Amino acid sequence: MTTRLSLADCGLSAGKKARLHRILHQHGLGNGTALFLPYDQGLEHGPRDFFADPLASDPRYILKLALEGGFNGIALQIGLAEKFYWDYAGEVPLILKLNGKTEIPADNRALSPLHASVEDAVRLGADAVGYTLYVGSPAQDADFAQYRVVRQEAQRLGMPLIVWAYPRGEAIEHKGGKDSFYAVHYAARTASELGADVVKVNFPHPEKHTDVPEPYTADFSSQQAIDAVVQAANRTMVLVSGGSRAGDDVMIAKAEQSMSAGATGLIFGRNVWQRDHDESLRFVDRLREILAKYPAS
Ligand SMILES: O=C(CO)COP(=O)(O)O
Repeated sequence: MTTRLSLADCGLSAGKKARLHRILHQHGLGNGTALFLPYDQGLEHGPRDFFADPLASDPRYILKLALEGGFNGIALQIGLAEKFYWDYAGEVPLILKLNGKTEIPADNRALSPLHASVEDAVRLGADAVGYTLYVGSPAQDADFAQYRVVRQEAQRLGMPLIVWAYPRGEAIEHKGGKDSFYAVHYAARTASELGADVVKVNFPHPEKHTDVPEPYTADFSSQQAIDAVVQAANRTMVLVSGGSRAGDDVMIAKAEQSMSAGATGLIFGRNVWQRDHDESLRFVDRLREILAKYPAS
């Protein structure tokens, strides 16, 4: 088992450290791990994600769920944060997503435009900001340039920066796809190279290795792949994303392997709220049991 990064390991400014301390040690289990509830799917995929449980289309329901489930934070886009966060301000930490896009255009030039600022995050009382970086997209140059401004502003204002590091684009499709070990490993390293404080990755799939560069063609287990992804992020904390709804046993195994690899936490959305309220909380309890086994110092 790998040791988890503690805040002292991450080279953070005082402001960033104070805010991450609030998230990791004053909310959730308070043991330095994190369970986040992401709620930007209404923009990224559209309202189709709420057919499974129509209650989940109401941001008030999701904020209440975040509080009841003892989450370390909730990720919201600016519109919902402005209108709904007020009732929960201070009770559930806010991660303000600064960019985002709909799924409607073909994503062969994926770039997620900015529509909120780090100053908006400060005004709303957020404890972190989120930025989606499309690693490998043909629009990567413009993305990196846009990201640089966010990183500098986050640095200036002492705001932790969480990078949603998503491999995208045709070149990635020809290298095992967006959740191949090659792509996820590279994305984690890219976020770390570009100064993310925390990186959110998809769980890597080593079995997807068609056309990937040489070392990735070998047989790796999923545990070896997630171990390598966490190591690639070095002093950047890692969060592992949930993805579309899957069976509970698959999700629990993913959570266990991620935490055992040294990830700081989990950011699971649809697998939490695409089901009935009590069932959601029961599933969250199982995730919390896993996090409890892997405290950070
Ligand atoms: O972080 C996420 C979306 O922003 C992950 O959400 P899902 O768990 O629904 O894939």
